[in-house]
Amino acid sequence: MSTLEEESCTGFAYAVRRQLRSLREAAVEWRNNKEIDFSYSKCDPHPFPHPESDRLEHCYKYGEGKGKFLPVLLNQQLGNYTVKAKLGHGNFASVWQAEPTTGVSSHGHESVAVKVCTNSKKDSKDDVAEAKILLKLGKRSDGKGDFGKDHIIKVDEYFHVPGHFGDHFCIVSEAIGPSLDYYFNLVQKQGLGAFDYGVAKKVTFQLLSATAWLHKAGYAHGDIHPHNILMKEQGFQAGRNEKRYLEPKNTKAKDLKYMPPYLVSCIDGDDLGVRAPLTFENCDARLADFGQTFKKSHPRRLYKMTTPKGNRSPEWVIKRLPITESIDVWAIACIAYRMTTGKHLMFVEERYTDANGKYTQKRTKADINIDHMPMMVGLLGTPPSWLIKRWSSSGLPQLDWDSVRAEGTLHERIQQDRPASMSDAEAVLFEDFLRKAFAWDYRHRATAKDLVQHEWFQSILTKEDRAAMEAMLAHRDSKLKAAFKRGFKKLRFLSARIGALGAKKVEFPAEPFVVEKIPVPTIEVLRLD
Ligand SMILES: Nc1ncnc2c1ncn2[C@@H]1O[C@H](COP(=O)(O)OP(=O)(O)OP(=O)(O)O)[C@@H](O)[C@H]1O
Repeated sequence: MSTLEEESCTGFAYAVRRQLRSLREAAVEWRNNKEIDFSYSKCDPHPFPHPESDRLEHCYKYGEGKGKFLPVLLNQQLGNYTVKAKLGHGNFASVWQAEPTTGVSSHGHESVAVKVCTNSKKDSKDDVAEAKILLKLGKRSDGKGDFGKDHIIKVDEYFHVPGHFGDHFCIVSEAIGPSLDYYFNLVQKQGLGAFDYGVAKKVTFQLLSATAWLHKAGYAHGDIHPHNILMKEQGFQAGRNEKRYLEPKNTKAKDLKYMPPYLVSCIDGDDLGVRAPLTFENCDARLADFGQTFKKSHPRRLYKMTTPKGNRSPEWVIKRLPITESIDVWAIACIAYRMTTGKHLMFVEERYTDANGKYTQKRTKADINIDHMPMMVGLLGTPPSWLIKRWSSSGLPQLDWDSVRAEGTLHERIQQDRPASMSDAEAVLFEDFLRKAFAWDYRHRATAKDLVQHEWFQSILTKEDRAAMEAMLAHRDSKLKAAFKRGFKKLRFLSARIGALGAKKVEFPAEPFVVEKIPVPTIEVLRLD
Protein backbone atom coordinates (compact mmCIF):
# COMPACT_ATOMS: atom_id res chain seq x y z
CA MET A 1 0.00 0.00 0.00
CA SER A 2 1.40 3.38 -0.89
CA THR A 3 1.75 6.07 1.78
CA LEU A 4 -1.07 8.48 2.38
CA GLU A 5 1.08 11.35 1.32
CA GLU A 6 0.50 10.04 -2.19
CA GLU A 7 -3.08 9.03 -1.60
CA SER A 8 -4.02 12.45 -0.30
CA CYS A 9 -3.85 13.65 -3.88
CA THR A 10 -5.23 10.64 -5.68
CA GLY A 11 -7.82 9.11 -3.34
CA PHE A 12 -7.85 5.93 -1.28
CA ALA A 13 -10.02 3.77 -3.51
CA TYR A 14 -8.06 4.93 -6.51
CA ALA A 15 -4.77 3.98 -4.83
CA VAL A 16 -6.07 0.45 -4.22
CA ARG A 17 -7.09 0.14 -7.85
CA ARG A 18 -3.67 1.33 -8.92
CA GLN A 19 -1.96 -1.23 -6.73
CA LEU A 20 -4.02 -4.01 -8.26
CA ARG A 21 -3.17 -2.79 -11.72
CA SER A 22 0.53 -2.72 -10.81
CA LEU A 23 0.35 -6.35 -9.79
CA ARG A 24 -1.45 -7.25 -13.00
CA GLU A 25 1.09 -5.36 -15.10
CA ALA A 26 3.98 -7.05 -13.25
CA ALA A 27 2.45 -10.46 -13.92
CA VAL A 28 1.95 -9.65 -17.61
CA GLU A 29 5.48 -8.29 -17.93
CA TRP A 30 6.89 -11.42 -16.30
CA ARG A 31 4.86 -13.70 -18.56
CA ASN A 32 5.78 -11.68 -21.61
CA ASN A 33 9.48 -11.80 -20.85
CA LYS A 34 9.23 -15.55 -20.55
CA GLU A 35 7.68 -15.69 -23.99
CA ILE A 36 10.58 -13.91 -25.67
CA ASP A 37 13.48 -16.07 -26.77
CA PHE A 38 16.62 -14.41 -25.49
CA SER A 39 18.92 -17.17 -26.73
CA TYR A 40 20.68 -14.51 -28.76
CA SER A 41 21.65 -11.43 -26.83
CA LYS A 42 22.38 -8.15 -28.54
CA CYS A 43 26.03 -8.71 -27.71
CA ASP A 44 26.27 -11.89 -29.77
CA PRO A 45 28.13 -11.50 -33.08
CA HIS A 46 25.87 -9.94 -35.65
CA PRO A 47 24.88 -12.33 -38.46
CA PHE A 48 25.43 -9.60 -41.06
CA PRO A 49 29.04 -8.53 -40.59
CA HIS A 50 29.15 -4.98 -41.83
CA PRO A 51 30.49 -1.68 -40.43
CA GLU A 52 26.90 -0.57 -39.79
CA SER A 53 25.62 -3.87 -38.43
CA ASP A 54 24.42 -2.17 -35.27
CA ARG A 55 21.81 -0.40 -37.32
CA LEU A 56 20.38 -3.62 -38.77
CA GLU A 57 17.97 -5.72 -36.75
CA HIS A 58 19.53 -8.74 -35.03
CA CYS A 59 18.59 -12.21 -36.18
CA TYR A 60 16.98 -13.00 -32.82
CA LYS A 61 14.22 -10.64 -33.98
CA TYR A 62 13.18 -13.33 -36.50
CA GLY A 63 12.39 -16.98 -36.06
CA GLU A 64 10.05 -19.11 -34.05
CA GLY A 65 8.07 -17.76 -31.13
CA LYS A 66 6.47 -14.57 -29.90
CA GLY A 67 7.63 -11.00 -30.24
CA LYS A 68 9.23 -11.66 -33.65
CA PHE A 69 9.38 -9.50 -36.78
CA LEU A 70 7.65 -10.43 -40.03
CA PRO A 71 10.30 -11.05 -42.74
CA VAL A 72 9.69 -8.25 -45.25
CA LEU A 73 11.42 -7.90 -48.64
CA LEU A 74 11.60 -5.01 -51.07
CA ASN A 75 8.67 -4.86 -53.53
CA GLN A 76 6.64 -7.19 -51.32
CA GLN A 77 2.92 -6.54 -51.07
CA LEU A 78 1.61 -5.54 -47.62
CA GLY A 79 -2.15 -5.08 -47.77
CA ASN A 80 -2.80 -2.43 -50.42
CA TYR A 81 0.78 -1.19 -50.36
CA THR A 82 4.03 -2.14 -52.13
CA VAL A 83 7.18 -1.96 -50.02
CA LYS A 84 9.80 0.38 -51.49
CA ALA A 85 12.33 1.07 -48.74
CA LYS A 86 13.12 0.54 -45.09
CA LEU A 87 12.58 3.43 -42.71
CA GLY A 88 13.82 1.89 -39.50
CA HIS A 89 13.10 -0.57 -36.75
CA GLY A 90 12.59 -0.51 -33.02
CA ASN A 91 12.02 -3.13 -30.36
CA PHE A 92 8.46 -3.85 -31.44
CA ALA A 93 8.27 -3.17 -35.18
CA SER A 94 10.03 -2.72 -38.48
CA VAL A 95 8.88 0.30 -40.48
CA TRP A 96 8.76 0.44 -44.28
CA GLN A 97 8.18 3.15 -46.85
CA ALA A 98 5.52 1.90 -49.25
CA GLU A 99 3.43 3.09 -52.17
CA PRO A 100 -0.31 2.52 -52.45
CA THR A 101 -1.13 0.08 -55.27
CA THR A 102 -3.79 2.56 -56.42
CA GLY A 103 -1.18 5.33 -56.81
CA VAL A 104 -2.62 7.55 -54.09
CA SER A 105 -3.93 6.39 -50.70
CA SER A 106 -7.46 7.18 -49.54
CA HIS A 107 -5.86 9.92 -47.44
CA GLY A 108 -4.14 11.49 -50.45
CA HIS A 109 -0.59 10.19 -49.78
CA GLU A 110 1.64 8.92 -52.62
CA SER A 111 4.06 7.43 -50.13
CA VAL A 112 3.26 6.09 -46.68
CA ALA A 113 5.02 4.45 -43.73
CA VAL A 114 3.81 0.96 -42.80
CA LYS A 115 4.76 -0.09 -39.27
CA VAL A 116 4.78 -3.90 -39.19
CA CYS A 117 4.49 -4.90 -35.55
CA THR A 118 5.78 -8.04 -33.85
CA ASN A 119 3.52 -11.06 -33.48
CA SER A 120 3.23 -11.34 -29.70
CA LYS A 121 -0.33 -11.26 -28.42
CA LYS A 122 0.54 -8.79 -25.69
CA ASP A 123 2.45 -6.51 -28.08
CA SER A 124 -0.39 -6.73 -30.55
CA LYS A 125 -2.78 -5.50 -27.85
CA ASP A 126 -0.53 -2.46 -27.35
CA ASP A 127 -0.27 -1.90 -31.11
CA VAL A 128 -4.04 -1.98 -31.59
CA ALA A 129 -4.37 0.48 -28.72
CA GLU A 130 -1.69 2.70 -30.32
CA ALA A 131 -3.46 2.74 -33.70
CA LYS A 132 -6.87 3.35 -32.17
CA ILE A 133 -5.63 6.19 -29.99
CA LEU A 134 -3.86 7.83 -32.93
CA LEU A 135 -6.95 7.52 -35.13
CA LYS A 136 -9.05 8.97 -32.32
CA LEU A 137 -6.59 11.82 -31.77
CA GLY A 138 -6.54 12.52 -35.51
CA LYS A 139 -10.29 13.15 -35.44
CA ARG A 140 -10.25 15.11 -32.20
CA SER A 141 -10.42 18.87 -32.17
CA ASP A 142 -10.38 21.25 -29.22
CA GLY A 143 -12.39 23.74 -31.30
CA LYS A 144 -9.80 26.44 -30.52
CA GLY A 145 -7.34 26.05 -33.38
CA ASP A 146 -5.69 22.83 -32.11
CA PHE A 147 -2.41 24.47 -31.20
CA GLY A 148 0.30 21.74 -31.25
CA LYS A 149 -1.74 19.03 -32.97
CA ASP A 150 0.21 19.40 -36.23
CA HIS A 151 3.28 18.07 -34.45
CA ILE A 152 1.70 14.69 -33.77
CA ILE A 153 1.93 11.85 -36.31
CA LYS A 154 -1.28 11.08 -38.23
CA VAL A 155 -2.46 7.53 -38.79
CA ASP A 156 -4.43 6.63 -41.95
CA GLU A 157 -5.53 3.05 -41.27
CA TYR A 158 -4.50 -0.35 -39.89
CA PHE A 159 -4.70 -3.97 -41.04
CA HIS A 160 -3.34 -7.46 -40.26
CA VAL A 161 -0.82 -9.52 -42.24
CA PRO A 162 -0.50 -13.28 -41.54
CA GLY A 163 2.96 -14.53 -40.52
CA HIS A 164 4.53 -17.92 -39.67
CA PHE A 165 3.67 -17.57 -35.98
CA GLY A 166 0.53 -15.48 -35.90
CA ASP A 167 -0.72 -12.24 -37.36
CA HIS A 168 1.29 -9.04 -37.54
CA PHE A 169 -0.56 -5.81 -36.98
CA CYS A 170 0.31 -3.04 -39.48
CA ILE A 171 -0.23 0.68 -38.90
CA VAL A 172 -0.23 3.02 -41.92
CA SER A 173 0.79 6.64 -41.43
CA GLU A 174 2.31 9.43 -43.47
CA ALA A 175 6.03 8.96 -44.26
CA ILE A 176 7.58 11.84 -42.34
CA GLY A 177 11.36 11.94 -42.40
CA PRO A 178 14.49 10.99 -40.46
CA SER A 179 14.35 10.78 -36.69
CA LEU A 180 15.90 13.34 -34.36
CA ASP A 181 18.42 10.65 -33.47
CA TYR A 182 19.58 10.71 -37.11
CA TYR A 183 20.20 14.47 -36.80
CA PHE A 184 22.09 14.01 -33.52
CA ASN A 185 24.39 11.58 -35.35
CA LEU A 186 24.64 13.97 -38.26
CA VAL A 187 25.79 16.99 -36.21
CA GLN A 188 28.27 14.74 -34.47
CA LYS A 189 29.65 13.38 -37.74
CA GLN A 190 29.87 16.87 -39.22
CA GLY A 191 31.73 18.08 -36.12
CA LEU A 192 29.13 20.72 -35.34
CA GLY A 193 28.79 19.71 -31.69
CA ALA A 194 25.23 20.87 -31.12
CA PHE A 195 22.17 21.90 -33.11
CA ASP A 196 21.86 25.48 -34.22
CA TYR A 197 20.61 27.33 -31.12
CA GLY A 198 17.44 28.62 -32.86
CA VAL A 199 16.65 25.12 -34.16
CA ALA A 200 17.07 23.61 -30.68
CA LYS A 201 14.67 26.15 -29.24
CA LYS A 202 12.11 25.78 -32.02
CA VAL A 203 12.09 21.97 -31.91
CA THR A 204 11.68 22.08 -28.10
CA PHE A 205 8.77 24.49 -28.52
CA GLN A 206 7.13 22.24 -31.12
CA LEU A 207 7.50 19.18 -28.88
CA LEU A 208 6.05 21.00 -25.91
CA SER A 209 3.10 22.31 -27.93
CA ALA A 210 2.38 18.78 -29.22
CA THR A 211 2.61 17.41 -25.68
CA ALA A 212 0.37 20.17 -24.32
CA TRP A 213 -2.27 19.25 -26.93
CA LEU A 214 -1.91 15.55 -26.17
CA HIS A 215 -2.19 16.09 -22.41
CA LYS A 216 -5.25 18.26 -22.96
CA ALA A 217 -6.74 15.40 -24.95
CA GLY A 218 -6.28 13.22 -21.85
CA TYR A 219 -3.23 11.14 -22.86
CA ALA A 220 0.47 11.00 -21.97
CA HIS A 221 3.03 9.83 -24.56
CA GLY A 222 5.18 7.91 -22.06
CA ASP A 223 8.18 7.24 -24.33
CA ILE A 224 9.55 10.52 -25.65
CA HIS A 225 13.09 10.13 -26.94
CA PRO A 226 14.99 11.14 -30.10
CA HIS A 227 14.13 7.89 -31.92
CA ASN A 228 10.43 8.66 -31.55
CA ILE A 229 10.66 12.23 -32.80
CA LEU A 230 10.58 12.49 -36.60
CA MET A 231 11.59 15.56 -38.57
CA LYS A 232 9.27 16.29 -41.48
CA GLU A 233 10.96 16.42 -44.88
CA GLN A 234 9.14 17.41 -48.06
CA GLY A 235 9.16 14.60 -50.65
CA PHE A 236 10.93 12.36 -48.15
CA GLN A 237 12.75 9.35 -49.64
CA ALA A 238 14.36 6.76 -47.41
CA GLY A 239 18.01 5.61 -47.63
CA ARG A 240 19.87 3.82 -50.36
CA ASN A 241 18.14 0.54 -49.47
CA GLU A 242 21.19 -1.66 -49.69
CA LYS A 243 20.54 -5.37 -49.28
CA ARG A 244 22.78 -7.06 -46.72
CA TYR A 245 22.85 -10.80 -47.42
CA LEU A 246 22.99 -13.24 -44.58
CA GLU A 247 26.24 -14.94 -43.61
CA PRO A 248 24.90 -17.99 -41.81
CA LYS A 249 27.99 -18.77 -39.76
CA ASN A 250 26.70 -16.71 -36.84
CA THR A 251 23.09 -17.75 -37.13
CA LYS A 252 21.29 -20.63 -35.48
CA ALA A 253 19.94 -23.16 -37.97
CA LYS A 254 16.43 -23.10 -36.52
CA ASP A 255 16.24 -19.33 -36.99
CA LEU A 256 17.67 -19.42 -40.52
CA LYS A 257 14.49 -21.14 -41.66
CA TYR A 258 12.38 -18.10 -40.88
CA MET A 259 14.81 -15.32 -41.72
CA PRO A 260 14.56 -13.19 -44.85
CA PRO A 261 17.49 -13.88 -47.25
CA TYR A 262 18.67 -10.30 -46.76
CA LEU A 263 18.09 -7.37 -44.45
CA VAL A 264 17.66 -3.88 -45.78
CA SER A 265 19.84 -1.04 -44.58
CA CYS A 266 17.94 2.00 -43.42
CA ILE A 267 18.38 5.72 -43.50
CA ASP A 268 20.09 5.93 -40.10
CA GLY A 269 23.07 3.94 -41.30
CA ASP A 270 23.30 4.99 -44.94
CA ASP A 271 22.62 8.61 -45.29
CA LEU A 272 24.75 10.35 -42.70
CA GLY A 273 26.38 13.27 -44.41
CA VAL A 274 24.01 13.26 -47.38
CA ARG A 275 21.47 15.54 -45.73
CA ALA A 276 22.06 19.12 -44.66
CA PRO A 277 21.64 19.94 -40.97
CA LEU A 278 18.27 21.28 -39.86
CA THR A 279 17.65 24.96 -40.31
CA PHE A 280 15.38 27.27 -38.33
CA GLU A 281 13.03 27.69 -41.32
CA ASN A 282 12.66 24.01 -42.23
CA CYS A 283 12.59 22.24 -38.85
CA ASP A 284 9.24 20.63 -38.20
CA ALA A 285 9.10 17.92 -35.52
CA ARG A 286 6.46 15.18 -35.22
CA LEU A 287 5.87 13.07 -32.15
CA ALA A 288 5.62 9.40 -33.19
CA ASP A 289 5.49 5.88 -31.65
CA PHE A 290 2.56 5.95 -29.27
CA GLY A 291 3.18 2.36 -28.14
CA GLN A 292 3.58 3.35 -24.49
CA THR A 293 0.78 5.89 -24.40
CA PHE A 294 -1.47 5.84 -21.37
CA LYS A 295 -4.47 7.77 -20.14
CA LYS A 296 -3.73 10.65 -17.81
CA SER A 297 -6.48 9.39 -15.54
CA HIS A 298 -4.66 6.05 -15.18
CA PRO A 299 -1.08 6.83 -14.12
CA ARG A 300 1.08 3.78 -14.73
CA ARG A 301 3.36 1.95 -12.33
CA LEU A 302 5.27 -0.45 -14.51
CA TYR A 303 6.05 -0.86 -18.10
CA LYS A 304 8.70 -2.04 -20.46
CA MET A 305 11.70 0.22 -20.13
CA THR A 306 12.58 1.10 -23.70
CA THR A 307 13.17 4.80 -23.04
CA PRO A 308 16.86 5.80 -22.74
CA LYS A 309 17.55 5.51 -19.05
CA GLY A 310 19.13 8.96 -18.70
CA ASN A 311 15.81 10.57 -19.72
CA ARG A 312 13.80 8.98 -16.91
CA SER A 313 12.37 11.16 -14.16
CA PRO A 314 12.94 10.44 -10.43
CA GLU A 315 9.50 8.90 -9.85
CA TRP A 316 10.33 6.37 -12.54
CA VAL A 317 13.63 5.45 -10.92
CA ILE A 318 12.39 5.48 -7.31
CA LYS A 319 9.76 2.79 -7.62
CA ARG A 320 6.18 2.70 -6.34
CA LEU A 321 5.33 6.24 -7.36
CA PRO A 322 2.71 6.94 -10.02
CA ILE A 323 4.08 7.59 -13.48
CA THR A 324 2.08 10.53 -14.73
CA GLU A 325 2.11 12.72 -17.84
CA SER A 326 4.87 14.81 -16.23
CA ILE A 327 7.45 12.20 -17.39
CA ASP A 328 6.95 13.66 -20.89
CA VAL A 329 7.99 17.12 -19.71
CA TRP A 330 11.12 15.74 -18.02
CA ALA A 331 12.12 13.80 -21.16
CA ILE A 332 11.62 16.85 -23.43
CA ALA A 333 13.80 18.97 -21.13
CA CYS A 334 16.58 16.33 -21.37
CA ILE A 335 16.33 16.42 -25.18
CA ALA A 336 16.29 20.24 -25.17
CA TYR A 337 19.56 20.27 -23.21
CA ARG A 338 21.21 17.85 -25.63
CA MET A 339 20.06 19.78 -28.71
CA THR A 340 21.19 23.12 -27.26
CA THR A 341 24.57 22.09 -25.87
CA GLY A 342 25.39 18.91 -27.80
CA LYS A 343 25.92 17.09 -24.49
CA HIS A 344 23.77 14.65 -22.52
CA LEU A 345 22.64 16.24 -19.27
CA MET A 346 22.51 12.83 -17.61
CA PHE A 347 24.05 9.91 -19.38
CA VAL A 348 24.02 6.46 -17.84
CA GLU A 349 25.82 3.53 -19.44
CA GLU A 350 23.32 0.81 -20.27
CA ARG A 351 25.96 -1.85 -21.07
CA TYR A 352 29.19 -3.00 -19.53
CA THR A 353 32.33 -2.62 -21.60
CA ASP A 354 35.40 -4.86 -21.65
CA ALA A 355 39.04 -3.78 -21.53
CA ASN A 356 38.95 -3.00 -25.29
CA GLY A 357 35.94 -0.70 -24.89
CA LYS A 358 33.60 -3.24 -26.51
CA TYR A 359 30.10 -3.72 -25.13
CA THR A 360 29.74 -6.98 -23.27
CA GLN A 361 26.41 -7.33 -21.52
CA LYS A 362 23.45 -5.24 -20.47
CA ARG A 363 23.53 -3.65 -17.03
CA THR A 364 20.69 -4.41 -14.65
CA LYS A 365 18.07 -1.75 -13.96
CA ALA A 366 19.22 -1.61 -10.32
CA ASP A 367 22.83 -0.92 -11.37
CA ILE A 368 21.73 1.82 -13.74
CA ASN A 369 19.58 3.44 -11.05
CA ILE A 370 22.47 3.45 -8.58
CA ASP A 371 24.41 5.65 -11.05
CA HIS A 372 21.46 7.71 -12.19
CA MET A 373 20.01 9.03 -8.93
CA PRO A 374 23.24 10.54 -7.53
CA MET A 375 23.70 12.19 -10.93
CA MET A 376 20.26 13.81 -10.58
CA VAL A 377 20.99 14.89 -7.01
CA GLY A 378 24.33 16.40 -8.01
CA LEU A 379 22.69 18.44 -10.76
CA LEU A 380 19.41 19.45 -9.19
CA GLY A 381 20.25 19.58 -5.50
CA THR A 382 18.52 18.15 -2.46
CA PRO A 383 15.21 16.41 -3.16
CA PRO A 384 12.20 17.00 -0.88
CA SER A 385 12.24 15.06 2.39
CA TRP A 386 9.43 12.66 1.40
CA LEU A 387 11.43 11.62 -1.65
CA ILE A 388 14.52 11.03 0.47
CA LYS A 389 12.40 8.73 2.67
CA ARG A 390 11.19 6.90 -0.42
CA TRP A 391 14.80 6.65 -1.57
CA SER A 392 15.74 4.41 1.36
CA SER A 393 12.79 2.08 0.83
CA SER A 394 13.52 1.72 -2.90
CA GLY A 395 16.80 -0.14 -2.31
CA LEU A 396 19.10 2.66 -3.50
CA PRO A 397 22.28 3.13 -1.45
CA GLN A 398 22.09 6.14 0.88
CA LEU A 399 23.94 9.33 -0.02
CA ASP A 400 25.67 11.71 2.32
CA TRP A 401 22.86 14.25 2.17
CA ASP A 402 24.79 16.85 4.20
CA SER A 403 27.38 17.14 1.47
CA VAL A 404 24.78 17.75 -1.28
CA ARG A 405 24.51 21.34 -2.50
CA ALA A 406 20.90 22.52 -2.05
CA GLU A 407 20.67 24.03 -5.54
CA GLY A 408 22.89 21.49 -7.34
CA THR A 409 25.38 22.15 -10.11
CA LEU A 410 22.95 22.78 -12.96
CA HIS A 411 24.02 26.43 -13.18
CA GLU A 412 27.70 25.51 -13.58
CA ARG A 413 26.86 22.81 -16.15
CA ILE A 414 24.95 25.31 -18.28
CA GLN A 415 27.80 27.84 -18.06
CA GLN A 416 30.25 25.16 -19.09
CA ASP A 417 28.23 23.63 -21.96
CA ARG A 418 26.30 26.60 -23.35
CA PRO A 419 26.82 27.44 -27.03
CA ALA A 420 28.62 30.64 -27.97
CA SER A 421 25.42 32.05 -29.47
CA MET A 422 23.59 31.90 -26.10
CA SER A 423 23.73 35.29 -24.38
CA ASP A 424 23.97 35.66 -20.58
CA ALA A 425 20.31 36.67 -20.38
CA GLU A 426 19.30 33.67 -22.46
CA ALA A 427 21.36 31.36 -20.22
CA VAL A 428 19.40 32.63 -17.20
CA LEU A 429 16.11 31.91 -18.99
CA PHE A 430 17.32 28.48 -20.09
CA GLU A 431 18.24 27.58 -16.52
CA ASP A 432 14.86 28.75 -15.25
CA PHE A 433 13.13 26.69 -17.98
CA LEU A 434 15.10 23.58 -17.02
CA ARG A 435 14.56 23.98 -13.28
CA LYS A 436 10.80 24.19 -13.80
CA ALA A 437 10.80 21.10 -16.02
CA PHE A 438 13.07 19.22 -13.61
CA ALA A 439 11.09 19.82 -10.42
CA TRP A 440 11.69 16.80 -8.20
CA ASP A 441 8.04 16.41 -7.26
CA TYR A 442 5.97 15.23 -10.22
CA ARG A 443 2.94 17.06 -8.77
CA HIS A 444 4.78 20.38 -8.80
CA ARG A 445 6.56 19.99 -12.13
CA ALA A 446 5.63 22.59 -14.75
CA THR A 447 3.16 21.29 -17.32
CA ALA A 448 3.80 21.39 -21.07
CA LYS A 449 1.15 24.13 -21.29
CA ASP A 450 3.04 26.23 -18.71
CA LEU A 451 6.34 25.71 -20.45
CA VAL A 452 5.23 26.76 -23.94
CA GLN A 453 4.53 30.15 -22.36
CA HIS A 454 8.03 30.33 -20.88
CA GLU A 455 10.04 33.44 -21.64
CA TRP A 456 12.85 31.39 -23.15
CA PHE A 457 10.67 30.90 -26.25
CA GLN A 458 9.53 34.53 -26.60
CA SER A 459 12.28 35.40 -29.09
CA ILE A 460 11.23 32.73 -31.62
CA LEU A 461 7.45 33.13 -31.52
CA THR A 462 5.76 34.25 -34.73
CA LYS A 463 2.54 36.26 -34.87
CA GLU A 464 0.67 33.04 -35.74
CA ASP A 465 2.20 31.20 -32.77
CA ARG A 466 1.11 33.96 -30.40
CA ALA A 467 -2.43 34.01 -31.81
CA ALA A 468 -2.69 30.21 -31.61
CA MET A 469 -1.40 30.20 -28.05
CA GLU A 470 -3.82 32.92 -27.01
CA ALA A 471 -6.68 30.87 -28.45
CA MET A 472 -5.47 27.85 -26.49
CA LEU A 473 -5.21 29.79 -23.24
CA ALA A 474 -8.59 31.41 -23.75
CA HIS A 475 -10.15 27.96 -23.72
CA ARG A 476 -12.52 27.50 -20.80
CA ASP A 477 -14.45 24.40 -19.79
CA SER A 478 -18.19 24.53 -20.26
CA LYS A 479 -20.14 25.31 -17.06
CA LEU A 480 -21.32 21.70 -16.76
CA LYS A 481 -17.82 20.28 -17.25
CA ALA A 482 -16.33 22.72 -14.75
CA ALA A 483 -19.01 21.81 -12.15
CA PHE A 484 -18.34 18.12 -12.75
CA LYS A 485 -14.59 18.60 -12.31
CA ARG A 486 -15.15 20.54 -9.06
CA GLY A 487 -17.42 17.79 -7.74
CA PHE A 488 -14.93 15.08 -8.65
CA LYS A 489 -12.11 16.95 -6.91
CA LYS A 490 -14.17 17.25 -3.73
CA LEU A 491 -14.99 13.55 -3.86
CA ARG A 492 -11.34 12.62 -4.19
CA PHE A 493 -10.42 14.88 -1.30
CA LEU A 494 -13.17 13.34 0.84
CA SER A 495 -12.07 9.77 0.12
CA ALA A 496 -8.47 10.74 0.99
CA ARG A 497 -9.66 12.19 4.31
CA ILE A 498 -11.64 9.07 5.12
CA GLY A 499 -8.61 6.92 4.32
CA ALA A 500 -6.45 9.14 6.50
CA LEU A 501 -8.67 8.86 9.61
CA GLY A 502 -6.47 8.11 12.56
CA ALA A 503 -3.28 8.78 10.62
CA LYS A 504 -0.42 10.84 11.97
CA LYS A 505 0.12 14.27 10.43
CA VAL A 506 3.57 15.04 9.09
CA GLU A 507 4.49 18.41 7.67
CA PHE A 508 6.66 18.49 4.60
CA PRO A 509 8.46 21.64 3.52
CA ALA A 510 7.16 23.55 0.53
CA GLU A 511 8.84 22.81 -2.80
CA PRO A 512 11.42 25.02 -4.41
CA PHE A 513 10.55 26.17 -7.97
CA VAL A 514 6.82 25.71 -7.55
CA VAL A 515 5.01 26.93 -10.64
CA GLU A 516 2.28 29.23 -9.43
CA LYS A 517 -0.50 28.17 -11.73
CA ILE A 518 -0.28 24.49 -10.80
CA PRO A 519 -2.84 23.53 -8.18
CA VAL A 520 -0.84 21.99 -5.36
CA PRO A 521 -3.16 19.70 -3.41
CA THR A 522 -1.68 20.22 0.05
CA ILE A 523 1.67 20.58 1.70
CA GLU A 524 0.35 19.06 4.92
CA VAL A 525 0.72 15.42 4.13
CA LEU A 526 -0.68 12.51 6.07
CA ARG A 527 1.12 9.27 6.77
CA LEU A 528 -0.16 6.01 8.17
CA ASP A 529 2.70 5.01 10.47
N1 LIG B 1 5.98 7.66 -40.25
C1 LIG B 1 7.29 7.46 -40.31
N2 LIG B 1 8.04 8.11 -41.23
C2 LIG B 1 9.39 7.93 -41.28
N3 LIG B 1 10.07 7.09 -40.48
C3 LIG B 1 9.39 6.40 -39.55
C4 LIG B 1 7.96 6.55 -39.41
N4 LIG B 1 7.56 5.77 -38.39
C5 LIG B 1 8.67 5.16 -37.92
N5 LIG B 1 9.78 5.52 -38.60
C6 LIG B 1 11.17 5.05 -38.36
O1 LIG B 1 11.14 3.73 -37.81
C7 LIG B 1 11.80 3.71 -36.53
C8 LIG B 1 11.08 2.72 -35.63
O2 LIG B 1 9.71 3.10 -35.46
P1 LIG B 1 8.98 3.05 -34.06
O3 LIG B 1 9.75 3.87 -33.06
O4 LIG B 1 7.55 3.42 -34.25
O5 LIG B 1 9.12 1.48 -33.71
P2 LIG B 1 9.01 0.76 -32.31
O6 LIG B 1 9.38 -0.67 -32.49
O7 LIG B 1 7.67 1.03 -31.72
O8 LIG B 1 10.15 1.52 -31.50
P3 LIG B 1 10.50 1.50 -29.92
O9 LIG B 1 11.54 0.45 -29.76
O10 LIG B 1 11.05 2.89 -29.68
O11 LIG B 1 9.22 1.24 -29.19
C9 LIG B 1 11.75 5.15 -36.04
O12 LIG B 1 12.81 5.45 -35.17
C10 LIG B 1 11.85 5.94 -37.34
O13 LIG B 1 13.21 6.12 -37.71
